[in-house]
Amino acid sequence: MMHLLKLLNANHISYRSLNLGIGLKVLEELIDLLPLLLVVWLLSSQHTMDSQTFLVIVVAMLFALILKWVCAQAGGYLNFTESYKATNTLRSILLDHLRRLPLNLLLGKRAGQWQRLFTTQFKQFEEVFSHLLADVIAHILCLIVLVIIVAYLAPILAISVLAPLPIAIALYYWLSRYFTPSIKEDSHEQAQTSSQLFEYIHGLTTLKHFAVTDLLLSPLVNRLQALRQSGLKIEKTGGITSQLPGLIAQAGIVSFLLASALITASGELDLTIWLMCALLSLYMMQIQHTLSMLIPELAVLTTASKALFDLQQLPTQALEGQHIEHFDIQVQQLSFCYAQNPPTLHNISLNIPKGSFFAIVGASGSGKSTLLSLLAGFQPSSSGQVCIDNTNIDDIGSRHLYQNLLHVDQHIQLFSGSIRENLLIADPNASDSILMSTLSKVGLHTFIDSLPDGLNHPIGENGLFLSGGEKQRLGLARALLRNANILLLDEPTSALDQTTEQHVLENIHRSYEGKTIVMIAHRLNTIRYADQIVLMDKGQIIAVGTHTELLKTSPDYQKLVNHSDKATTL
Ligand SMILES: Nc1ncnc2c1ncn2[C@@H]1O[C@H](COP(=O)(O)OP(=O)(O)OP(=O)(O)O)[C@@H](O)[C@H]1O
Repeated sequence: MMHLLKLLNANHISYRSLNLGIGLKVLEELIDLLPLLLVVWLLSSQHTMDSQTFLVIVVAMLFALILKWVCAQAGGYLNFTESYKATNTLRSILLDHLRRLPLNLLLGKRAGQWQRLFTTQFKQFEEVFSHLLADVIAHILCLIVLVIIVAYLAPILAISVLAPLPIAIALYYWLSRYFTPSIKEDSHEQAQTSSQLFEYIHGLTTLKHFAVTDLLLSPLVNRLQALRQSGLKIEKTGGITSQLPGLIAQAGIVSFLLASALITASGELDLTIWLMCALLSLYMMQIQHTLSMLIPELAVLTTASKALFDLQQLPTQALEGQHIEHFDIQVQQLSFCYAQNPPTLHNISLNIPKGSFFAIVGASGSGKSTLLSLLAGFQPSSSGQVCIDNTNIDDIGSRHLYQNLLHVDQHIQLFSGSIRENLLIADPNASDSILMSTLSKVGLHTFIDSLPDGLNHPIGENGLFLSGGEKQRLGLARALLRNANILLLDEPTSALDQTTEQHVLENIHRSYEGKTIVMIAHRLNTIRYADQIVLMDKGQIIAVGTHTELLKTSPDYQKLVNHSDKATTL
């Protein structure tokens, strides 16, 4: 509950209307007590029952029924609409928060965990307000009203009926020590299962090609088994946590009878009062039973609030920050480790002047992509810093940063929609003629011309209907349209044939004349004319120079060139 309130307060979500909804729900439950209270009143006043009294009762009951219906409708409406509104507001805030997360935190969770967070756990957050919270509060208040009436009629009987309640509450808290971890375990299992299911479905094509479809199936079946176990555990611990305290609380009726026997023995018990207290106590038992079911359910649903709260506590990159005007990059004694792994980058220092073309080369696994992702500000460094225009990259607001810096890698992310829609991400105002001339720079114009719907052609989820090369060229066309001040390219032409690659890269260099380009390349012929080539090995820079300089001074570079030339000839 603490996290739920913190979440609402931190996001300035008003719960005034929710309170009104809860108030109406309480009124609805209190009206349910009316027949009982009426009987108690009749008994206590020893009113003579005639047809006129019955008529008054009928009218009162009818009025109560109408009031109950109004409260149920208005309360339900307020609770539903307000909880949906609060959930929507929170979802938008957290989605906005998501885009500010550094990439390492974003990728730190698997797809299924994000999916569960934004669907199931949001639904649970919503249900707390739309159903459960109002029910719990209404039942607790009804219980308090009944206790007050019994205490007024016969204080000792009120104490006796409530006597087992502290034991029931203490037991509930003790059992929660087992129940709460099982809720978390089940939630974790559910998220892991969704992630594994995603991976299984996405990987099925590859597995079919290798005729090993059972490879991911058995871990998935094991995961489902674990999910079943955690489901059973939550049922078991949840069942005990709700039933045992509920049962103990209901022993209140036994202590009530015991106290009645003791009082009767001293001859002080009025039968009418006893009858009224017994009626009210029976109703109290029923309420306690309902509460014993609702409270553990509330505990399950409120764990979602903790997950949402934890998401909001993750550190974000500021959207707005310092403005930069010059687009030179300074890397100062930069080191980086992935989680608990040994360092991937060690003590890297590099100056990339504005308007220069730098290439990064090196053996596979030497840390080139990691370095580029740090230059793009996708993850914070472990030590040292990346600066642009002498401003730490973390201090440049991400909006301003990504208006000026573009990172393109070989895995182009496309969205289901048309070619035009995918291109307009880079420049929403680009006209069709600009789009077509950009597409011609990546050699896609003839392909688009051949399509019956041209730029409106749908490309499927993540470019499913396009070839690998077409996807890459569409991604590069977006880069050309964007014309950012700093362009970071991580093997952006790996799926292109050499002629297309040369054509595309020439156009990129022409369009990005005077802009800063840093490019990772395996085919060295694409970077021979770079202003500086940075050679990396095992997370360190081992040589920097032009192609001609490195050929003379770096045996490692010579080796790399020989390998690359052989590969190109082949
Ligand atoms: N997300 C990650 N978590 C943990 N380790 C990673 C992660 N990404 C990369 N690594 C490790 O960091 C090291 C450097 O990887 P990186 O991708 O930067 O190398 P690279 O030089 O770009 O390789 P390639 O030329 O094959 O793309 C590798 O040993 C890799 O296994």
